[in-house]
Formats: sequence, structure tokens, C-alpha cells
Amino acid sequence: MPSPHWSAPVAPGPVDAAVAVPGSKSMTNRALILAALAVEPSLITRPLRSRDTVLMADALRALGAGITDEGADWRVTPGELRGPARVDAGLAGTVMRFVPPVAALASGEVAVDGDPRARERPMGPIITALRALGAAVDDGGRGALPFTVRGTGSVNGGEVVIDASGSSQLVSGLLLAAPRFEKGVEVRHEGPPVPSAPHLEMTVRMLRDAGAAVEAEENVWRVAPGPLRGGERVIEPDLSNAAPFLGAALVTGGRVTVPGWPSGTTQPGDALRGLLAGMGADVSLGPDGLTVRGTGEFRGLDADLHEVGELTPVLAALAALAGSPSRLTGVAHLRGHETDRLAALVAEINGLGGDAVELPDGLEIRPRPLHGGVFHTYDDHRLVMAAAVLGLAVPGVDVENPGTVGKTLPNFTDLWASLAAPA
Ligand SMILES: O=C(O)C1=C[C@@H](OP(=O)(O)O)[C@@H](O)[C@H](O)C1
Ligand SMILES: C=C(OP(=O)(O)O)C(=O)O
Repeated sequence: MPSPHWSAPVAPGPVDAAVAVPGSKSMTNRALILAALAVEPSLITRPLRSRDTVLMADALRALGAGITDEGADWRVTPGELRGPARVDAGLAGTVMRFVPPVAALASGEVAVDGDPRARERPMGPIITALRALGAAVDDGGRGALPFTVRGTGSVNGGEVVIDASGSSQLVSGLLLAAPRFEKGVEVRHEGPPVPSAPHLEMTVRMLRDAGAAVEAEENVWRVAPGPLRGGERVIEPDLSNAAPFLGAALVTGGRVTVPGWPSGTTQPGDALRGLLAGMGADVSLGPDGLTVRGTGEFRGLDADLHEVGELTPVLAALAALAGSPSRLTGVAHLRGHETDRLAALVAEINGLGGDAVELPDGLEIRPRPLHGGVFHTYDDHRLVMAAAVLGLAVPGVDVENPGTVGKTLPNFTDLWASLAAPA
């Protein structure tokens, strides 16, 4: 039984470590979807194994895909998509937005539900879009989980307009399944800007790598119908999950290397290079990976994080420890993430004596001396990571429900212990 609380370790001095972070959640779950829709088997190499990716594998198995372990890798053998099936999305945005368009391709009923908080996350636009593309979805008029997709074995597809300002995943979900729609798809976004542009680029890139014909313009994406290839898909390390480790170099004036950092990538975590450099870190990318060095002093950050919202919790923790104030903007959509992240970060940073204020679209954080206390995590993996960063410098940070970090990084506290241990 994991302990319901975790005392975040104080760094005994400057950290000096190499930390190999496991595979990208976003790439693993896209690779699983594309492999399940392909015309031949795939091998997914170095996948992330975490709650979100195991839920994705289980969902696709329930719909007829064969997914088996091959050492640490996953072998995916496409099968005929069929219901009846039940899909548990947990709290995974990728499962709740990427699986329903696949379920619409199945013959039979597919019931989709998730954690209580998952029922509050934005889903309405993709349900409406699926109906416009020819799928039958019974959501009891809620525009949210739970719902049942009544598949007939095919989806007509075609043109659809969607407001994806609440989540880029609403677009990604439609695009990933679209090569199997009779007419493919043209998705046009209308509304306030879509967040997380790199994740949309990741969707386009991975579809193309699998052989799909995709056109992407500003706010319009077209996917032609056609077969998807299988074969080997190698998953990059999760660069967003590298954030707390790299941040530790800044907080302690130490050095952290993340091996396997790609020289080119669609992952939003790559933006950490510029963001941490902007806070005063020395950042270098070389054959050994990405190395971040801190001097012990670092400044606050004034940044629009609209495209890289998932980095916000860890950057907010760094901001609370920085030498000058920070403004993190462009992230109103974080109110629909695992929890309302803006409210949660303000409550927990201020609970330790900090001075964080919620903006209409972000956070303003003025550093102040902090003290220990319980740090609540709201079923949000990234709040566990934020708490760990604070704990490096603040004795007595008592992290509630640390196991929730297993959403994307089950061995986080072990990796963290090796980082914060005396050399
Ligand atoms: O497509 C993806 O893999 C993701 C897209 C982003 O979602 P939003 O656009 O909803 O922020 C990101 O925050 C999430 O962690 C993963
Ligand atoms: C927003 C996140 O996750 P999800 O894929 O559930 O949307 C996240 O990992 O920061």
C-alpha cells in the first residue's frame, strides 16, 4: 500500500544527476491509437507505462485490438473493431478524447466513462462533431462523460466545425481516427485560439509517419481516407515530465542531465530549454542529452504558456522560489485539466505562505519565504511534481496522495529520491 502522504525531501546541497525519464504519454497514446487502426501489426518501443497509457491499451483491447507485452515494448495487432464494450477513461484527456472516434468505427455499443472529475472535463464539442460526421452518441444531453457510442462499423466523415478552445485534444481525437472515416475529415476550428499547438503538430506528424495524407493550415486540418501503416514506433522520453528534475538544478544551484533528449521534436516540453534559460539557467543540448545548470539564484518568468500549458504547475513552483515575480499567462484552459490547476496552484502555494494570485488567464506569483505544510494534489500528477520542487527548498512539505503521480510517472518518488540524495 503506498503511503497516502509523502514528505518531499529537502535537497542536501546542489543536485548533480542524470535522470532518464520514461516515454512520452502523448506519443505513447497516439501510437497506440494509430497502431490499433493500422492495416498491419506494430511494435511500440519504449512506451510509457502509466495509468493513462494502460487505460488507453485496455480501451483498445476492449474494442478488439491485440496488445501484448514484448519485454518493455508493446506489440499491437489490429483487430476488427467491435462492441459491446466498456471504456474507462480514468482522468486521461487522451483516452476520453481519442477513443470515442475509434469507438464510432466499431460495430456495437461502446460505453465510455471515467473518474468523477473526468465527467467535468470539456467533451461537448467532440460529441457534437462526431454526430455531425455521422456517428450516434447517446450522452443524455449532458455533453460530457458518461456516454454511449452506438457504432455501425463505419463513420461517414466529411467537414465539421468545432470550438476547440477548451482543449487541443478535441481536434487531435478527430484527426487520429479520420483515415478510417469514409470521406476522411476536414476539421475547422472557430472560437478563441486552440491551446497546445505542439500537441496538434505531434498529431499531424505521427499521422503522416503512419502514412496518412494530412494538410494543416491555421485552424483547419484535413485528413484523407486511407490505410495506416504499422511497423516500429519509437517513443521519445517525456520532456514535460523532465520539468521537475531540470527545475531541481535551478532550485539547488546544481546540474541535471536528461539523456535521450531529441534534437528535434513536437513535444511541448522542449520549450523548457528556452523557459529555464530565461529564468537564468545555463542550458546545453548535446550528445549526452539536455543539461541544465543553476547558479543557486534564478529570476521569475514572464511567459505566455498557451502552447505549453502542461508545464505550468512546475514552472509555478519554480516561480514561487525565484528571485523576482512571475506572470504566467495564456492558460485559462488549465481550469479544465485534471483539476482547476489555476485555483489549485494558488491555494497550495499560498497554503505554504506564498503569494500567488489568479489572473483571468493565468497566475501572478511573488516570491516570499515559504514554510512547510500539507500540499494537496487534487488527483493531479503535475501537482505532485510541483510540490516536490517546492520541497527541495522548503522543509516540511507534506504531499497528500503522491500516488496520483502514477497518471504519467509511476516511479516519480523513486527517481526524485535518487536526485535529492546526498552525493
Ligand atoms: O494531446 C495531448 O497529448 C495533450 C494535449 C494537451 O491538452 P490541452 O490542449 O487540453 O491542454 C496537454 O495539456 C495534455 O497534457 C496532452
Ligand atoms: C493536461 C494533462 O493531461 P490530459 O492528457 O489528461 O489532458 C497533463 O498531463 O498535464
